Amino acid sequence: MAPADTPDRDRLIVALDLPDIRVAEAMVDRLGDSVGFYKIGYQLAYAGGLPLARALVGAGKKVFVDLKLHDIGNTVARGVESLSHLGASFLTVHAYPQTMKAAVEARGSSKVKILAVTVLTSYDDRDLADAGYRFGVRDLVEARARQAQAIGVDGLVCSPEEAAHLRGIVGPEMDLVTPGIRPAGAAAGDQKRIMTPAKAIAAGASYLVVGRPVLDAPDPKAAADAIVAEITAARGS
Ligand SMILES: O=c1ccn([C@@H]2O[C@H](COP(=O)(O)O)[C@@H](O)[C@H]2O)c(=O)[nH]1
Repeated sequence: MAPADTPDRDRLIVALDLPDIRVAEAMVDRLGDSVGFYKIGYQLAYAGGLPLARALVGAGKKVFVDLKLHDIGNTVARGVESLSHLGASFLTVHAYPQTMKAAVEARGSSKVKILAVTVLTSYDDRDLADAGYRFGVRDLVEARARQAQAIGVDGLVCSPEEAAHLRGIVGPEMDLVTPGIRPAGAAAGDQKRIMTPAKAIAAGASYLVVGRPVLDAPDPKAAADAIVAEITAARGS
């Protein structure tokens, strides 16, 4: 669970889905004190962006390494060991039992929290059927959340649409980290299970992950400030 004294600013995680470190650093400079938590995913990590994780941690920011690991257990474990030296707060794996067990064991005493990605927020029931699953989104998210909790995973990545239901299942301890956040009027893009920041927090999300609605805004700092203001209003703080 996010500590109760987590500043609202640190409940917004801005996805640095940008082409290289230079562009990402410029965005971090532009966002300044408005943002305290950043996510590094495929685009930046595969463009040599992982060292930026250390730099951001050194500068007092929190970092979420979103590499969604999924491989044989030994490879996942070795990957988690390597990534745990970055100083990140969160690291993702896909919510498959072998993968989650390997990651939790390999994390050891490092401070990085392992988050299990339940069902990608760009998927709906039809996408799951196309991929060969016999469960719809709600049932698969629930089954994976139960498995993740039993294995000792620290938190879940889910859509805010599932947050209230999952809170009732996993209780208050696990972090619920929700992408699929769209301020009112923002384009959904490829996201299928979306909610506004205020509704996501009211539903029980611990952290909101936002990429394009901030990165593509004419004024990214103002967009981030508006999301944090929604978080504050929804939390009544
Ligand atoms: O289920 C998931 C898991 C991860 N993501 C990541 O979050 C951001 C969302 O970006 P937007 O531009 O706000 O859509 C992105 O980095 C995804 O890789 C997700 O969307 N859904």
